[in-house]
Order: sequence, then structure tokens, then C-alpha cells
Amino acid sequence: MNTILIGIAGGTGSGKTTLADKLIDSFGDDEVSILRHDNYYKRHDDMCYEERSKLNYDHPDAFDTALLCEHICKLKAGEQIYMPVYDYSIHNRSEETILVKPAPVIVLEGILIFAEPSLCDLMDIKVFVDTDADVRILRRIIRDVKERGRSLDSVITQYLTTVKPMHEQFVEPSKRRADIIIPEGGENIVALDMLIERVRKHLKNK
Ligand SMILES: Nc1ncnc2c1ncn2[C@@H]1O[C@H](COP(=O)(O)OP(=O)(O)O)[C@@H](O)[C@H]1O
Ligand SMILES: Nc1ccn([C@@H]2O[C@H](COP(=O)(O)O)[C@@H](O)[C@H]2O)c(=O)n1
Repeated sequence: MNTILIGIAGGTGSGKTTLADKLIDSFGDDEVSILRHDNYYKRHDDMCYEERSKLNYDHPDAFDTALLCEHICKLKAGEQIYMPVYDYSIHNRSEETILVKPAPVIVLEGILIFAEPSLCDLMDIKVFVDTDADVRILRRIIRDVKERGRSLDSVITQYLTTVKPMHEQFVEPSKRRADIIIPEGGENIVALDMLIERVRKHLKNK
């Protein structure tokens, strides 16, 4: 199978997940598979919740990127993989896994995927979702309080101590590696349609 890997990067709250979900919703499971770098956050079973909540989750070392690369190579070779599942409410991987089948198009999304040369080398198309920092933090506050079991204070403290400095050190400079920069992400219908057309073209010629 001729498989292409489309990377969708961007800062927290930029709209990567929304864009990736809208893209895969336009195709069948046998046409497009999705991987999320967040699911590859390292396990920390040796620490208690309090200790885990203080870790820096915005540095490249927080992820098991070697395992993700191995999974991408297996999918490209036509093998299925079991993607780990991350549970933000406990700051750890859950016991679940998700079966991901090989497909002609694999979408990979995550804040730091362009900051990892080993991952960049595996990508055929690199898309960066670019959204202003004030919009991103407002979205993140709402999402983390509603969906990730966080308090307002914890979101603000984490943003100022790790999320913002790591964004400036790693995420923003990684934008230079992108082939396409999309303002605002999932609600950018023009950009979404262009991506859908690109995937259709690949599926027709695969
Ligand atoms: N263009 C947009 N306008 C308004 N809200 C948006 C937009 N894109 C995403 N959101 C919302 O912002 C939050 C973060 O978006 P998400 O796609 O999860 O971002 P990311 O994966 O980059 O962190 C979600 O609650 C989502 O519904
Ligand atoms: N235990 C964790 C693990 C990660 N995060 C934050 O998630 C952000 C990445 O996810 P997005 O959907 O926002 O791209 C990242 O900025 C980490 O700070 C967390 O809060 N807790």
C-alpha cells in the first residue's frame, strides 16, 4: 500500500484536533487512520497524582516518540498497531489501547511533532495550525476545566510555568518546518477543503 503521513501541528488550543477530526470525518476508516502524539505521553506509574500534575508536559522528552515512530513504520508496512490512550484527568496513560489499522492516509496530530526530526522525516505533508496565543489560552481554559478535570488556578499556573515557555522554545520555531500554515484550524473551511482534495487525489492514485 502506498501510504502518506499528514502531520498536523500547532500550539495548544490552536484547533489541531478539530481540523484532524473534520478531515478524517470526510473519509472512511479504511481510507484514513489517525494517530495522536498525546497518546504517547510517557507512563508515570511510579509517581502519585500530585507529583504527576507538576511535570512538564510541553517538552519533547515528555513523549515516547520512539514508540510512535515504530508504530508509524509498522502501519506504513501494512501492519496494525495498538495505540496507547492517554487520560489527562489522571496525568497518565489509561489501561485501554485503540486498534489502528493500516490505511493509505495516516493523520498524526500533536503540539510537538515538528520539533522531532525523527517524526518529521516520516511525514509527507506538514500542516501547522496557527492561532493567536490569547485565543488559544482562552480555549484551553474552557476545555481543561470542562473536559480535563482542571481548576482555573491550575490551568493558569501550568500555562505560565511550562506551556508558554515551551511553546516559545519548541512549538513556534517548529512552524518553519511546515509546508502549509493554516490560520484558526478547524473552522477554516477553505483550508479544510484543500486538504480533503489532496487526500482524495492520493486515494485515487494509490
Ligand atoms: N475555530 C474555532 N473557533 C472556536 N472554537 C474552536 C475553534 N477551533 C477549535 N475550537 C475549540 O477550542 C478548543 C480547542 O480546540 P482543539 O481542536 O482541541 O485544539 P488543539 O487540539 O489544537 O488543542 C475545543 O474546545 C474546540 O471546540
Ligand atoms: N497530563 C497532561 C498531559 C498534557 N497536558 C497538556 O496537553 C497539551 C497538549 O494537548 P492539546 O490538545 O492542547 O494540543 C499540552 O500543552 C500539555 O500541557 C496536560 O495539561 N496534562
